[in-house]
Amino acid sequence: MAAIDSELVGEQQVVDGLYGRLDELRAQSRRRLAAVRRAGPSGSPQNRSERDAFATLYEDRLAQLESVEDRLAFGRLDLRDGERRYIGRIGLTDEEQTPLLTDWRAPAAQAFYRATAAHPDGVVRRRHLVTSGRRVTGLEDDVLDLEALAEAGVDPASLSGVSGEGALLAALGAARTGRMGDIVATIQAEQDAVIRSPLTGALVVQGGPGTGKTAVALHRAAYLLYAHRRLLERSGVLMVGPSRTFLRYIDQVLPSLGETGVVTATIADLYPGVEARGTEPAEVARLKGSTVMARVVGRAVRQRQRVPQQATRVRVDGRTVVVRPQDVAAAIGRARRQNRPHNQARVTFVRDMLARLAEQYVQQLGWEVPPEDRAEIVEDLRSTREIRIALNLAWMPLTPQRLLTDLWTKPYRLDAAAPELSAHERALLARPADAPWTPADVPLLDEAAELLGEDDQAERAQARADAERQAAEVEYARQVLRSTGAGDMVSAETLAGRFASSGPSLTTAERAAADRSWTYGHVVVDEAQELSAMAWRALLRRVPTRSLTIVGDVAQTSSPAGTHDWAAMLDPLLRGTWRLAELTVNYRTPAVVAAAARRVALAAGLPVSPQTSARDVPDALTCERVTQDALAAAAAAAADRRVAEVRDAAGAGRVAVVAAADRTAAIRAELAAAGHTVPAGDAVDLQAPLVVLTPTQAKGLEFDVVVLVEPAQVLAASAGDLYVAMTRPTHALHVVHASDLPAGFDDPA
Ligand SMILES: Nc1ncnc2c1ncn2[C@@H]1O[C@H](COP(=O)(O)OP(=O)(O)OP(=O)(O)O)[C@@H](O)[C@H]1O
Repeated sequence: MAAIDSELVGEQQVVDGLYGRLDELRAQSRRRLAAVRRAGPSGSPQNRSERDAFATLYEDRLAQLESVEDRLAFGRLDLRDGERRYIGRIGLTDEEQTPLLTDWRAPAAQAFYRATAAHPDGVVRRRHLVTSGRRVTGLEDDVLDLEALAEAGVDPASLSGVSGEGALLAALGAARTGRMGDIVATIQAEQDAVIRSPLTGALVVQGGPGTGKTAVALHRAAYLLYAHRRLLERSGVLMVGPSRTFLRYIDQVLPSLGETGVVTATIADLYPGVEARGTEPAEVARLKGSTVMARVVGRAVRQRQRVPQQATRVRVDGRTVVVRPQDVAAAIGRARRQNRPHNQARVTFVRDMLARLAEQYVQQLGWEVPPEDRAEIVEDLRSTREIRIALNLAWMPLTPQRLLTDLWTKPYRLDAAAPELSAHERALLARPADAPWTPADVPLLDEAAELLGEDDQAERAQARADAERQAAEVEYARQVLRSTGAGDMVSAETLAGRFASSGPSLTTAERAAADRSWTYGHVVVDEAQELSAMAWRALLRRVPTRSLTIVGDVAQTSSPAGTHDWAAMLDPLLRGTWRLAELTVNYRTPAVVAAAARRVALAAGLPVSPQTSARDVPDALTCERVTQDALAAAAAAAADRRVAEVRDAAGAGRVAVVAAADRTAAIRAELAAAGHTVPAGDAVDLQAPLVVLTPTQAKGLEFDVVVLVEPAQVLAASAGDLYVAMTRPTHALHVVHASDLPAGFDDPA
């Protein structure tokens, strides 16, 4: 006992030292920031932008140092050669650059997650430090090499616990707060292998509910940013999630790992400037998500390049020029052979046609026309209204929005563009001109944007000028870094990026999010089973290197355009270049609930992944049968009781009622009558102790207790939805039902 106490005291001293160093670094950044700010707004524009850049740099560094307060250090490795290595959220060194704390992502920390007694990897003992605030409250040791430990003269009485299980179980059993937390102190070996998998290529991570796919995806993003900082800081990392609510749920994880530069988005947000807030029936979304739409959009574009049936005669300055079908056909042919997007190829088409018309005009003059006069004639023809109309009819400049609106609102256009769809399917796609865009429209807009392109001549000239200026600025930033010694904090390119913007300085993330054609260095997709084939096409355009982390569970698919089979979806897109990893341990759901969910999913024919549960909780599954009329009231009453049960003194503890969409209003009304404030609409407040959700809204989230209403009805809409709903709780699933429970619910044993 005494030995353990003295170990605790020893660790407390180390931890105090680490926090002391952290405080020093914070104070240093604050002083530098204050000094830069004191310099005031005077000076040349160059001086000003340099000051702004440094201010942003110190602000970022300070924010990073502030964000790692909680569990700064959480582990220690005792190595065979006698070295003791502390593992933490970030790396720290003292003033002489001697390492004090090793970043969890560094190669030197890997053994903390991977070493086992069978493969100790030079580790004699692994120690988990349990902390509360800055106080060390507990220790747990894994002895990996008993002999070496004895040789090193370690007193066995100083060993506490037998493995790291306590830290993991404490993390798993903690009340939920409505925000996802990091798992950096307890990453398990199979998860670590995924997190540190190489950057290149597409990695698909399949795993049942609660196996840590989201956690692993986020930690992998942080790891890749650490291991490939120079590359990824400039090109950016995109994280795609299923809903804005989900993105809010995870938005504190990366900052707590010291990373703020990741762009997060849903597929519906991918097209800058379009807010896809409309809804539509599942079968319409399914149709819009299928690959046939790529052909339809492609054809729709080509059909806006059209040879007129008749010639158009136009009078210009007393002469007549004729827009002849055969000339248009020839000009279209030449422009198409360039294989450029529609709006860019149109420039060629128009130039060609104007040259032909100018030739007709010159012929009628009957004298030699010098080249500069010919150019003037071309400009005259270009600005003649009838000619503009005739050329537009043959080759219309188009925006993606215009093209798609025409397809959805003009049946003759859709009929022509989509002969492979049935009349019923084409009717499904029709909508009024003022209907809002839906999430399934976004990949189609993106497809159209790709085929249409922009008339980008001015933009390209600007880009050339920008590139030259950027090169000069990077050189300047290098000089600045050399003279200030800040090179360990930032690369010259990043600093130059900050110097360059004269307005409010934009980070890579902000620039990337605003630019449709931005290509990212890496893309992480969560709940990837929900993406349609068209959504994948849009996403892959943003990552030409195909460096992707794709996580999901093909048994949890609820989108009708999503997939139940990775190979079927990804082979055509990634041509067999993707690799698969599986996660097999469920860290969320109590074993008895997980087993029931699994039986129901199997009975419904879902491709369920095998998994074991990390823990069980007594009385985790309750089923309550009531009459149809009493469903809403019974669900509300159960939720009311459960909220009181799970709420802890610190305000943690979350309950969700999950029910089909047509029931949520009645349940909310019952809860309101019982005095709960339950916001309606799509804006789910994850901070609230009690929320009412549809299964789709619950996707990816977790709660202490889930009250599931009428599972048979949820199943009838989608088996994947029921599987999702049943696997959200960390403590208990309380089922309220009037109809019979779906097959597999009751344990046959
Ligand atoms: N190694 C770990 N240590 C502590 N907690 C963990 C660990 N792995 C996973 N968890 C916890 O388990 C829960 C489930 O993780 P996560 O949400 O990432 O699972 P998932 O596979 O994405 O689930 P789903 O498919 O159901 O959305 C989270 O609370 C997460 O923090």
